[in-house]
Amino acid sequence: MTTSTGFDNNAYNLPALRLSDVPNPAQTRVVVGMSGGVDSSVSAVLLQQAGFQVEGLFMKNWEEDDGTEYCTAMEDLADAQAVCDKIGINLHTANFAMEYWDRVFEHFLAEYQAGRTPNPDILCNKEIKFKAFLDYAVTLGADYIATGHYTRRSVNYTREDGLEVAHLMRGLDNNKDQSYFLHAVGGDKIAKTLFPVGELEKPEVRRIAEEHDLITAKKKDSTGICFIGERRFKDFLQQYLPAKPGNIVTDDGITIGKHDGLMYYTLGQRGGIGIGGVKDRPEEPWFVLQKDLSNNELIVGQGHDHPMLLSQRLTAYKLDWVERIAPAAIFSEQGLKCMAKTRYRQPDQSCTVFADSDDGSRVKVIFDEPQRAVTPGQSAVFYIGEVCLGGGVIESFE
Ligand SMILES: Nc1ncnc2c1ncn2[C@@H]1O[C@H](COP(=O)(O)OP(=O)(O)OP(=O)(O)O)[C@@H](O)[C@H]1O
Repeated sequence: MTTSTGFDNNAYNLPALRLSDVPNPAQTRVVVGMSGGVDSSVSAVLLQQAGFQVEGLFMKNWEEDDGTEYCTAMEDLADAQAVCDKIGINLHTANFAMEYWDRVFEHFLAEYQAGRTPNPDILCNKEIKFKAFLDYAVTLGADYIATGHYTRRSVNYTREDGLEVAHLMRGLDNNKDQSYFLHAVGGDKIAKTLFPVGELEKPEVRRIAEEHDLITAKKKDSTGICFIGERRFKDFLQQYLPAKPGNIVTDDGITIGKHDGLMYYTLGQRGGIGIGGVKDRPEEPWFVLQKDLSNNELIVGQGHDHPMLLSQRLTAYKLDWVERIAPAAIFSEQGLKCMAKTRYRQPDQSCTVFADSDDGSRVKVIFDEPQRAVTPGQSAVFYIGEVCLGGGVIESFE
């Protein structure tokens, strides 16, 4: 990572790339990630309508252990195949289960074990969808890949060192914007990707699917962890990590119950703490305030905005800047004034970012307003206007 960027604020105003801006669609091969969901189905239709040579690729990245209730992959593949048959495109399949395990899942477990709350979908996008998938698509002759993410990208531009990159931009549908999950994907990869539904609102996407009589038109949006899906989280995690029960202790040091393992709890969490009424305490909800790893204690308190849950500064590490170069302003005395989200769906928060390492791979962030439940392991993601600059993993807060 170098810091000698000539990048200035004007560069954040590059226009979004539309499908109609791509030259020679008839000579351009696009491989779409077909998940068996409505967004990728409509992406394929839009690419086809724009005149591209379109092919689909379904990935299977998780091997079912029991092949029973959670096994939706076969159903998703069948839906992806049905959509491809309907619109007349070829569907390839690939299995990246080994890559997913090595590059995403092991890290996910290690983070839980260290008391943090990781976001595997971010790593999955970086390591699988925009690496393993992209590399494979290139072997199929792809000029671009496409996904059904609700994000946009700018036109390409050339960095000082000659690398062709594009900005990652928020999806037009504010409710669905997925740029938070894609912030760790490099701009060189974004430059090779098309996001056909990024310019649309979700109801419009469903309307297009219905108009084309696609089997996925009414399919419900996927939830749960990428590729692993929706499971009873506690049972799932227990298969891989030993649970270590311990005490639940109040913020003033009184033991009031037992927890079944710190990894099952998230800072700021209200439900599921398993504490009923506590003697001499008001009948108010309890919230997780801290995980004390060294004593294996879960520290709880009352009040949604308990002072232990509020912080105005954080440190983030493993920064991934979309441009692959840290913005010069983070090295200046004034820092970089921008917007941030410390979790998906959080409204933008105004902040200033300062480099905390020579290469900008670690930063300190100072928010204008105190933030609730900043959670180590989750990501802080930075924006200027429509452009997502990148982000890093939250290490600590104060
Ligand atoms: N198993 C898969 N095989 C190929 N591509 C996939 C797969 N899962 C996800 N993708 C790609 O990543 C995009 C975003 O995936 P995500 O899991 O967020 O689904 P989504 O937003 O519900 O989209 P969709 O409605 O297409 O499932 C998908 O639209 C698709 O292009």
